[in-house]
Amino acid sequence: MPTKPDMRKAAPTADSPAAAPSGGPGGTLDSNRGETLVEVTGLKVHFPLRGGLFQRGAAAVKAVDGVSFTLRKGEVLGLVGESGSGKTTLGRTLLGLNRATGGSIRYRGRDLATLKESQLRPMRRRLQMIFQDPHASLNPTMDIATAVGHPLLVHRLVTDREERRRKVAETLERVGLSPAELFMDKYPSDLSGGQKQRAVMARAIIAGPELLVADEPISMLDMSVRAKILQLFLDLKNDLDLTYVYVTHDLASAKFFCDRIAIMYLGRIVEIGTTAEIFANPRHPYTKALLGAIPDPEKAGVPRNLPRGEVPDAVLPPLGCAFHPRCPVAVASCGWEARDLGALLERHWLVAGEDARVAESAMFGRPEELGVAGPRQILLTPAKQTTAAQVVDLLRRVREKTADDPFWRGVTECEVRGGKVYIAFAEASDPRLRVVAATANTEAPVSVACHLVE
Ligand SMILES: Nc1ncnc2c1ncn2[C@@H]1O[C@H](COP(=O)(O)OP(=O)(O)OP(=O)(O)O)[C@@H](O)[C@H]1O
Repeated sequence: MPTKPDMRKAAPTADSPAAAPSGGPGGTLDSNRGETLVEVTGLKVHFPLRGGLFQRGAAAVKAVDGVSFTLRKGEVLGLVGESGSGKTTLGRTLLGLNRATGGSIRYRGRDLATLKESQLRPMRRRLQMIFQDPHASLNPTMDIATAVGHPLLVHRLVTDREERRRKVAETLERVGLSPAELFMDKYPSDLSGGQKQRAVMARAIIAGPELLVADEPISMLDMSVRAKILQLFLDLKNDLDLTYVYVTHDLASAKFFCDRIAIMYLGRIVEIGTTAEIFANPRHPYTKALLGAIPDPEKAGVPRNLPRGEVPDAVLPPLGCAFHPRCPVAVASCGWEARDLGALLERHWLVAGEDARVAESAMFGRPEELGVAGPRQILLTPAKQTTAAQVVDLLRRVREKTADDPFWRGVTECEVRGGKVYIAFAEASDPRLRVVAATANTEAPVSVACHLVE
């Protein structure tokens, strides 16, 4: 986000008498206090893995894994997180574009998670999605008037071509493609990226939606038009009484656009609260890491505070808190397990060098034992020419060199037992999202899933 969007509020119009006073940047959080549009409870979306090179039985990608939140009418809720955190899948599932594996999505008294496609179809007019790539969203062989007017035909909202063209023209004007006559007969390839996204927005609003999920809607646009498109979204929200879910990995744009932000990690919400609270007082270590990684144009070249490592595999998420392997402040109960020891040794060998890696890794008779997930006690097999005491001694030396690594907080025992290396880990628990008591905004309290936040 190069510039802060102009946050002028659109004037109230005949069809939106309640254009609202300021709440967050979206401007409506306070004005719609208590009015719930969507209630999501325990939502899961798992994609089964079938066959392939590595047979994994009944394994599944846990793209969304037990998510609960309330979406208030008129608000902009941001879903923020790194790639693979489940933002897109959650956004799509809210609109019935992905099927839920479990949980519920209450919208206007119905559970979208259980409706059949035929029951969802008439509701789609009210539930729209804006995708990242406006070019791919528009059929290159369809002129703009036909593309934008298509939902009117699908939902039988007009009786003749003239009425359709008139509505399309009105809508194009509304999204800033003005004069509309200049754009009606053009094709997507005639339009700039920003104009294409305006046309996509026109198609999304023409049938009178209530909820829009916008998935990275500005990330493929030129920097110069991003703020203008977000401002258009806000103006339309106020004019048409819309509610948005904004999917992004870009906290800077979320800061300007969203009333509330949900920080997602590996299929779960780890923190949710008003945009002001999330930025002023981030509580979850992952939120802090993401905020620390926002590029500062004034400090080019200064290394960003990114969490170490990558987002783990959503097929077999880490035990306990899924963020613990990357967390700089993790504690004993965060879920340490054998594969964390494997990762620690890899980090140690990166520093110690190739000779140390070759010599020390050869001391483990079954390296696969360092990749195991789950058990609280493990037995490691020493290699043939190595004794268990030598491996324990190696681990003691590694521990001295990596004493600050949170991993060691989770190791309660490391000793020789029956010719093997016995390691016990602290009891693990999975931190659940819970309300943090002391926040200024009692209407939209902050909730955090972290053992360190009581
Ligand atoms: N149709 C699918 N089949 C199998 N796995 C999927 C499918 N869609 C998404 N996934 C997986 O689900 C997880 C979450 O993906 P998702 O796209 O929702 O994350 P995201 O946070 O939106 O990431 P990005 O920012 O890269 O879009 C990923 O591991 C992804 O590979």
